Amino acid sequence: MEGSTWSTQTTSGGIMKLKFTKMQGLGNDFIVLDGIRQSFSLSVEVIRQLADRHFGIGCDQLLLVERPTSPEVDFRYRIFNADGSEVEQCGNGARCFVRFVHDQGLTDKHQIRVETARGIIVPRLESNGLVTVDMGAPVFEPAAIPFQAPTQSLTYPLELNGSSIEISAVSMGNPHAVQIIDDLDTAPVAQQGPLIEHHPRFPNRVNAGFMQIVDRSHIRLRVYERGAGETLACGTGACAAAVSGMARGLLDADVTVSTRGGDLRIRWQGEGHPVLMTGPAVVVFSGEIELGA
Ligand SMILES: N[C@H](CCC[C@H](N)C(=O)O)C(=O)O
Repeated sequence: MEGSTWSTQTTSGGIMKLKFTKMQGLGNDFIVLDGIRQSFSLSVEVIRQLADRHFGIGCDQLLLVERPTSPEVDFRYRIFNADGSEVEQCGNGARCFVRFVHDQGLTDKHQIRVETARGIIVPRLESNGLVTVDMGAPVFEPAAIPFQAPTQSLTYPLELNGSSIEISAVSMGNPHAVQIIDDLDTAPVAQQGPLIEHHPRFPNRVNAGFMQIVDRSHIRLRVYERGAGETLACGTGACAAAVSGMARGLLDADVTVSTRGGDLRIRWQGEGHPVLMTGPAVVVFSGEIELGA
């Protein structure tokens, strides 16, 4: 694992003990690990074992809390999908991150600056118990997503199994391909999701969003996530879907995104402005797990 190297904290029998907190944001669920006050070694295999819903704790993503690498930020935030892949951003996880570090006494701030693989985000605990995150500005430049396209466009044809679908491509730090669907309940998420995730025009793979526009301030969304499959909610996916609809003139600047796990509020003032995402962050339970070293 590049970046932090942790000494392995094992008992005499080579067993690694790991304290964790299980959290969820609209049913998108996480194992949160304090990498500041405990030291441990992680590998792709260990992450997959922890994420396994039968042999491990179970999660869509594993979130790591680390010391910041510069004085301008409060924490470093690393994210791993259930398949063990490290990724750039996780929106539902960002809300859980700030709840965790505050509840654990790692900070007494209600608003923190958090460094991720793709820039700084700013989560804030609201007085109403929800969390708002400044997710930074979306990126539509194909090369930065990355997405192979001759020029930048609001939409692109994407060849899929002999037919063609229309997508928007946008990065929230992580890559998203969003298509508009007439009826989300019959959307071919299971069939198309894996094909889009592994499409060769997305060299780093991609999260596949399926968006139904209810009206100019309300969409319904399902996301087949890169490295995790369909989740009950995807925070960066909600940001990506909303801003792609706003950029196309189909949505207003303040949108409710209804996911299978519940609602998010997404606000965006347009090009160059950050996306604001508001939603819940819930602790499910805490525990300790013993892993063979
Ligand atoms: N599967 C995503 C990471 C988690 C994003 C999602 N859980 C969120 O809330 O944004 C990816 O590979 O880019």
